Amino acid sequence: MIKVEEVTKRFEKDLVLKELNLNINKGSIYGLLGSNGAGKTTLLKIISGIIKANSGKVTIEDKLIFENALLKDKLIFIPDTPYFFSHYTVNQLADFYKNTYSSWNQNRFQQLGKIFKLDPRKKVHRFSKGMQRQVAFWLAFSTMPEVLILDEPFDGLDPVIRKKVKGLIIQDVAEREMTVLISSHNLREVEDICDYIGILHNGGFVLEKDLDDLKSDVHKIQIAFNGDPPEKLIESLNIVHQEKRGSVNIWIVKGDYADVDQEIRSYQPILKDILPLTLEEIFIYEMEGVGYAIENVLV
Ligand SMILES: Nc1ncnc2c1ncn2[C@@H]1O[C@H](COP(=O)(O)OP(=O)(O)OP(=O)(O)O)[C@@H](O)[C@H]1O
Repeated sequence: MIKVEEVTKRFEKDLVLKELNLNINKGSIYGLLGSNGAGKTTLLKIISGIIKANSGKVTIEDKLIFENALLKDKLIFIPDTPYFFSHYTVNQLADFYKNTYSSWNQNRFQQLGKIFKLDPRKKVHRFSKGMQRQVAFWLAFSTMPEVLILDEPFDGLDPVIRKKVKGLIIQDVAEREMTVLISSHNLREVEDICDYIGILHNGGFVLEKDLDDLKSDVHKIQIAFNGDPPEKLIESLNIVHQEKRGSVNIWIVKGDYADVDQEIRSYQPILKDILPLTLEEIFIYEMEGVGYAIENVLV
């Protein structure tokens, strides 16, 4: 559905994206993670056709996005600071969107009014930051987009509204196969709704994987032996991070759960716990692996 091929972007001398490739399937929710300055917003703007790559191409359903009004009619990008004609009321903005997006759905706009519970006669600049973000979602969902691109979407939303917005995203993905790309530092929210994850660092992907595969391929192991852990066991496992707390060793191990479990059992530890990792933990050790040190954050 969305295809990024060999995209390179420079700002003057700074190389921000380096021959980047990315595929996002129709009807999926893709979570774009990465360190500050990794190039996430730049990538979202290129995919939305707002800025142009220096080289490479971005297509949506095999059509180039840049300066393609027909494609942009089906795509909504909500930036980290939503942009409005702030002296417009929500109703006036709705009229503007109605005239701009061919798939505008007035009935949905009215239905969503019951969910967001904001006065549509009020000027946008009179709303709080979080309420303005709600307006952005209200208008975006009313255009029935085929592609929804979100930069830090949950910033400033209270937990109740977050849950509602996530529910609306999931509903549109399930019912209309909307495709969603989300850039966020809020890993718990991303973990909740995304089915695919990409971690961007210094303009390139450190990791890109189906979230379920990612989680089933990496484990946090708490393990203790009478004395030091056997060297042979350490050598046989793919340990990507290790630390010691008292007599308990904490290892982050990559590999198939059953294989790892069997290998460990054969050395008869006095304590063994194999736990799945949260996305936050996966993110931290992957970033550590590329030299982005965050120490002692695994709890
Ligand atoms: N218009 C611009 N002109 C010059 N440099 C820019 C411009 N926009 C972004 N950059 C630079 O490109 C790099 C990537 O910025 P970008 O905003 O894409 O990162 P990000 O991953 O979204 O970061 P964050 O997580 O902090 O929001 C940064 O070094 C930034 O300074």
